Amino acid sequence: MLFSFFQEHGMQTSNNYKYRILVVEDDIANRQIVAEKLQEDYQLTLVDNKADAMDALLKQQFEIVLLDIGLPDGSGLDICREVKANHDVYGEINIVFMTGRDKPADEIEGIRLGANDYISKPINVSVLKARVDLQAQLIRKTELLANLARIDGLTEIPNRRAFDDYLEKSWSHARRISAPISLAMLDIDFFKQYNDIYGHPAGDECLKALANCLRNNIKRGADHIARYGGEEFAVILFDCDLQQANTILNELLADFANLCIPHAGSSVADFATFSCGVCTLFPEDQGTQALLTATDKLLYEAKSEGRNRVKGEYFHNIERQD
Ligand SMILES: Nc1nc2c(ncn2[C@@H]2O[C@H](COP(=O)(O)OP(=O)(O)OP(=O)(O)O)[C@@H](O)[C@H]2O)c(=O)[nH]1
Repeated sequence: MLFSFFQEHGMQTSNNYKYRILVVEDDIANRQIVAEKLQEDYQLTLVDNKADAMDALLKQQFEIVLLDIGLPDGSGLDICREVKANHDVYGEINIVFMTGRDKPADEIEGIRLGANDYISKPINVSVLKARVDLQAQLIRKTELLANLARIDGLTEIPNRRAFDDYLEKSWSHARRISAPISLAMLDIDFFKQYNDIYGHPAGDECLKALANCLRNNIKRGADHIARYGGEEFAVILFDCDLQQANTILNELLADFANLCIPHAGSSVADFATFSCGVCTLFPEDQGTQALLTATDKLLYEAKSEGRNRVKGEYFHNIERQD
């Protein structure tokens, strides 16, 4: 289940994914034997100097760099220093030095700069392959843990931590291309009474049912769903105006109602329902917090106006009312 979720969201947890390796080596014979040994299991980019290596690192994403130290136009140590000091630019990259400098002091310097491994020349390609495979395994495990930290354990949809990240990224993207985003907050109605009547495990099942509805209804790659906390869920609809958002969320409301989950403690229906606030805006200088506050206000209004409904508004209209 979780693996299919990761795949749906483009996360690289699959064992079939071939990691991208940048090989920086000026000796043509070494480059060739490394390429021959690794090309079946990895996506390789080969360069023979520092300038091309820096260019490739800026333009493409790599998971591993195999790095010679003595390059015609500079030192591999400088490349390592630059990459490790600027994760935001280059991403998380595992660096393996493969070099003729085999004195302990050289190795210590490489490791201190943040290198993940250090292989001395002459290269034994089988040892090199085993060590690169080990790096790949470590990266896979780290990715799996990072992905798990972003998933809600009960519903197996993204959690609040993932949501905060999605919202910032969606906001910046929408701002760049002048597109609207709609943020929705959903909250199950009279959920305290539901737990009191049917018990906490049944409450958990009800939360899972709503999460499934969200998974089935919100499928566009640029949209995001999350369990925001407790019985509250959030949806980010990217490049989506208020009318479209209202349509999508009312369909979701109907789909959840169609599950007919009995709710004797609700005074608005015989079955479980939710209330939803949705706010649409073209991101400018307002900031994501203002959008969250406005959406929360709409959710509160949906509750106070009778629950089991979607209450939507453009952000600028809410600002005017305040
Ligand atoms: N079963 C279960 N219940 C939870 C979970 N997280 C939060 N809750 C419950 O959700 C309920 C939320 O209750 P309230 O905030 O009073 O809201 P409500 O009863 O839904 O009332 P309205 O929102 O006004 O319709 C609380 O009783 C929490 O215990 C969970 O993971 N599982």
